[in-house]
Amino acid sequence: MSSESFLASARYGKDLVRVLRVVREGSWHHVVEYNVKVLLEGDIETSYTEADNAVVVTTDAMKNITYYLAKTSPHILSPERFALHLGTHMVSKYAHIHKSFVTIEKLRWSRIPVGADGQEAPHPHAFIRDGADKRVVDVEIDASAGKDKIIAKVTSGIADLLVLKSTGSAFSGYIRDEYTTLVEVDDRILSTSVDLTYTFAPFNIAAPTDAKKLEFSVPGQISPGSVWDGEEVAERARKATLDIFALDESASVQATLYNMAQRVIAENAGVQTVTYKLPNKHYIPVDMKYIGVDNTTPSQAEVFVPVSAPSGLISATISRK
Ligand SMILES: O=c1[nH]c(=O)c2[nH]c(=O)[nH]c2[nH]1
Repeated sequence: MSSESFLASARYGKDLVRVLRVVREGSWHHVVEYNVKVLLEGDIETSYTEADNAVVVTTDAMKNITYYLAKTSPHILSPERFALHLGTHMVSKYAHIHKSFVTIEKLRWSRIPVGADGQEAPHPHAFIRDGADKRVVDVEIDASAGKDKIIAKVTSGIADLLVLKSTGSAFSGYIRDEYTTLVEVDDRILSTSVDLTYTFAPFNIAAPTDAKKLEFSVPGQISPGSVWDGEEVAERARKATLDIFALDESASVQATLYNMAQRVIAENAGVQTVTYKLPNKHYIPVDMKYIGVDNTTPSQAEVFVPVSAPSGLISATISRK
């Protein structure tokens, strides 16, 4: 064996645990569909360096725990609180596990509006996938200072929110040099697939007091109705993103991104930082000059080629002062 190398870090677990949970309130049902990832860190080095499986909580068990808590946790309908429950359960159940990392993607299932036009009401148990965007929650549970001194970090956000506007976007005034071929425009198509994450301040959290009873105290910061309420923050952040995208007279993706992030910070007291990653998905007007047709003057551009690659990629993190 080489003495030139050492195990610098190790983390393992289960990815893509897919689960749909139904919660019945009489005939009024709630459904959530999650893709769950659970990763663990702790005194697990020897499983790598000495082939010692005695320290290994199987990834199969992690999957089973995910399903068990999906059945028993009172927090299942909130991805933030369910991730906190799962993560704290892992570090309190296993003495040698000091950190857990839970990522949950929540897929959209909205109630189908039924009834006569203008008098639709949400159906009690029929749902529609009304968007490909996902709510994404990342929870980091750190019990390395002790099982009674657990610190939680929560990051939430949105992925794959695809939007396009056919005007209200310009791009000019940029560096012009020997490499610049881009033509300045006062009107263009703007399209992006929004990747948004926002962080909450770290907080202390109590582990489930008895793993069998699955008791778990929801910290005030993320409980329903508080300024930290994950569901409400997510809805406001999605609305702010869509509003600003539609309404902003965009001077660039950078400037529009900044406007979006400022609004998310302003509307959500619990949010500390906001990060957007915005691909600039290009649509190029087809040049029809060869046949005597103007399709390239911005006001005349009507036929565009969607360009799948390359795209721009504009990102930034905006922090609360
Ligand atoms: O909004 C934009 N920002 C850029 O940095 C950029 N660069 C580019 O070629 N087009 C655009 N558009």
